[in-house]
Amino acid sequence: MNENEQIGIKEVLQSFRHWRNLFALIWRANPSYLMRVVLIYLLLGVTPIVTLVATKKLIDGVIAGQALAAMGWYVGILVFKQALTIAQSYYEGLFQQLVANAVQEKIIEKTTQLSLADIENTDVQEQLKRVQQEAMYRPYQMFTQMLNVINNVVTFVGAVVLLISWKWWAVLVVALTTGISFYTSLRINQEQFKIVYERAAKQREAWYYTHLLTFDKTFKEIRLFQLGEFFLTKFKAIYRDFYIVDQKIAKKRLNWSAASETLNLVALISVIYLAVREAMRNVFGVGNLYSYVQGISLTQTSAQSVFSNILAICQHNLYIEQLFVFLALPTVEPKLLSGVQDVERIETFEFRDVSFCYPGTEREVLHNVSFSLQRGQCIAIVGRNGSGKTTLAKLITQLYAGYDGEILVNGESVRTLDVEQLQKRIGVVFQDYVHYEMTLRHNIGLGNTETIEDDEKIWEASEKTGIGSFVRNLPHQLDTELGRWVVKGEQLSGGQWQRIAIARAFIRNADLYVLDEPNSALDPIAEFEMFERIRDLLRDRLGIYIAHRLASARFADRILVMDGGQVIEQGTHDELMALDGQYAEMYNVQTNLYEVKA
Ligand SMILES: Nc1ncnc2c1ncn2[C@@H]1O[C@H](COP(=O)(O)OP(=O)(O)OP(=O)(O)O)[C@@H](O)[C@H]1O
Repeated sequence: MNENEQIGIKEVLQSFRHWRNLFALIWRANPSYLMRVVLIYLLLGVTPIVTLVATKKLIDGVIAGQALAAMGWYVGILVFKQALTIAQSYYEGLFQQLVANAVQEKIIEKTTQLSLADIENTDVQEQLKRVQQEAMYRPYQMFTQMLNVINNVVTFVGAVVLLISWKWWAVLVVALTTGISFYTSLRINQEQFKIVYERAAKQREAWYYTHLLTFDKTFKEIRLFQLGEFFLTKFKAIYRDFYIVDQKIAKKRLNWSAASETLNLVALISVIYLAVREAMRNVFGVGNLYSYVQGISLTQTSAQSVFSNILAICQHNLYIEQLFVFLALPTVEPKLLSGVQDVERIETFEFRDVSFCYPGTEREVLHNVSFSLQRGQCIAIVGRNGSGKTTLAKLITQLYAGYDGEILVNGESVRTLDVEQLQKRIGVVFQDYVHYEMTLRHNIGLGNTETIEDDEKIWEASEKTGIGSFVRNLPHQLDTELGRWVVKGEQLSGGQWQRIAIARAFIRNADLYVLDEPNSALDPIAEFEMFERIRDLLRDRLGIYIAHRLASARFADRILVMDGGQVIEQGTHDELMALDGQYAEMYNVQTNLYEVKA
């Protein structure tokens, strides 16, 4: 919805445009429950009119002295209605849960199919946040609102049929006044939709303050800098502003609904007065008087209900729209985007004049980058902050497409290769590696799910990466739960998590390894040991190692120095020192720094 968009009849009708998608989603949750719920709603739609007729018969029966037979009908209908209500609460409770689960699954499934570019896109993040917040209940509510419309139309038609034999224009008067109140509600809702929509950014801001104030990772700094009050004040200000606007709208709604309800009431009382007068003149009996009075009120309440449910559907539509727009985002099917050629084993890897801009941006963060390596070789990439090292790692691991130039594996362009197969041959430790709040077995085993239950392999990976004795000392060894989310989870230090991430990369048994500062959290002894082991592990493989501490780049066969997205120097440590360029400058600064510190 944009700023000038109006919520009119057209938009009301458009609210139904997602009916098919919504129905398909709900149908898949459980077709049998769906049909039961629809049937119950339809039957509940008929019950008011059937009850009305039975009550009329009861009154007529009492007057005619044959109350018992009429009573039988009346009781039968009461029992039927009660049984329907019980069945409704049973099936709706379960079905609602199934639909919420199905929607959640769809959202998660969709998220896993998005590209990294989408996930890093703030618009997509915004959409995701909105659908996650609303997804649990909106689709089912919209569905029941639709059923309520049908249910009330059934009641309305029944009441109209009953009344038409008496006075057709009475029906018209009641329906017309209800229509007027619907229109006024529509105008107010139009304003409210706009407010809700424009609130998204402020709501996100409020959500962020909540996150800062309640998240364990931010707690230390917030407490120490005494920022709690500061953020809380900002949070409160947002909701205070929301409340002021809400209050204005609520007052407006109150005034308009008081006026339209008065109109409705006048129409209702006038028609009822007419019926009472005719009954007093013996135009019809008490039974008929009852059915007409009830019929008029049913016509009005069911028409009101139809309208209010349509309004609610419009409101839900705002969110449902977001859900289906999100679900319709282009899916990254690596197999469809990439080639089909299998990659059995990586022997050589090459970047040839690769340039890259992040999606939605114009600035080249990599410019004509070229390098190559073959099995048994390891290159180190160094450079200042923001020079493009991590971007390079993301391109090497095929997390982005859309670059210029060529990336070649065994001399073949990766565009012709099956990307999923290729990624299986790559092991990676990112700077922001994941702490899986699960058992240690999983934390290592997730590197290769095929052997996740194979303890021997997991022990082997632990030993090879030097964390064997650490694992043996844990209370439940491989079964030790790690992290804060799990009950009695073992708390680890940053360095311990990092060593586990390295073990996870190496259990993969890949050909090409990309290690983005795998030593950032390690103490000097652990770092030294880890390098010995990494060197060993990479002996017959291809290694790309991103380093900030230049001393650790020395073990590489070749060092690439990046600056402003370009490779500005290339060579061994000795060659680069002899060149006396940026590498030599950075190396000297770092060495001097440590010497001064020492
Ligand atoms: N997702 C992104 N979208 C747009 N621009 C990005 C994104 N990620 C990084 N950049 C930009 O790309 C440039 C290179 O960033 P990159 O993270 O590759 O640098 P780096 O050399 O790894 O830095 P550091 O040493 O600080 O880790 C930076 O200017 C950064 O602003």
